[in-house]
Amino acid sequence: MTTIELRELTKEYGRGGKAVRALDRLTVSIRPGRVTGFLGPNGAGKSTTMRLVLGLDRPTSGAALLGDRPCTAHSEPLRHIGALLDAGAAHPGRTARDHLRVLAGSNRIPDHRIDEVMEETGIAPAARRRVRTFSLGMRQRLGMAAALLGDPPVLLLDEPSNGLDPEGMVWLRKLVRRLADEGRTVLVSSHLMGEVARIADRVVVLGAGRLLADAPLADFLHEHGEPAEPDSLEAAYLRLTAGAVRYRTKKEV
Ligand SMILES: Nc1ncnc2c1ncn2[C@@H]1O[C@H](COP(=O)(O)OP(=O)(O)OP(=O)(O)O)[C@@H](O)[C@H]1O
Repeated sequence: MTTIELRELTKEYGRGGKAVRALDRLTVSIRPGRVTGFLGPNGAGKSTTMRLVLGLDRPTSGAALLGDRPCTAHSEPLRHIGALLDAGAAHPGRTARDHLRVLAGSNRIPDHRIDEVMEETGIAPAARRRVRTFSLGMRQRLGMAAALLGDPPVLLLDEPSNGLDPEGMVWLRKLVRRLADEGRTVLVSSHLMGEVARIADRVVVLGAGRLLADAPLADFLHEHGEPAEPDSLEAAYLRLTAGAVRYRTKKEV
């Protein structure tokens, strides 16, 4: 199975005085066989990290590797990494099945996988409907289906519970657990601390592009938790990130 290796990963957007350093020498390994919760305030750099791992963007310096190679070195990337980044990513005029068929075709994934992932994500009854008619939760499920299509050893899930109903949340928790138990590397970004506390074995926390913590969940709670709320991931997280929040109202300060 495959480890995600981030080495001194740095990303700047823009140039000169207006450059934004979204990631600042981020070094961390995300290992197989566990669910890693990827946390950080708005603008901390979580999505940027995922985009760099996927090769959708180039780092300013440093490296993001799958095992020992960048994602872009793989000719059929969906067999190596699956990602749920943006629920709006599917073409609205395509049917769900056609969306998956196009992805499968370009990665030499056999057609039977299309039916399997539609069953697994619960969207089989909507296979022939156009994506534009999908609710947000259905789009999320379709995004998960696309991520699972190539049976990849690595999964990057950006806010996967967005729009899911309570039944969907339970389904997602079980799915994420199973994927990790099968030995896959599962990185899940979320602002829902209650959900992360339920599914994550480990947490990686970013603040303003820098690594603030990388620890098993229990150790993180032990080290950063509030004495009055020792089991609260939210309390521990807020305490750790208080100095790294870039966007807040004056009243929140
Ligand atoms: N294409 C871009 N051009 C310019 N700046 C960008 C671009 N993408 C991201 N940024 C900036 O990089 C920083 C990190 O953004 P990123 O989206 O990675 O954060 P995030 O942790 O995913 O935030 P959120 O929790 O709000 O999704 C932010 O300051 C953001 O404004």
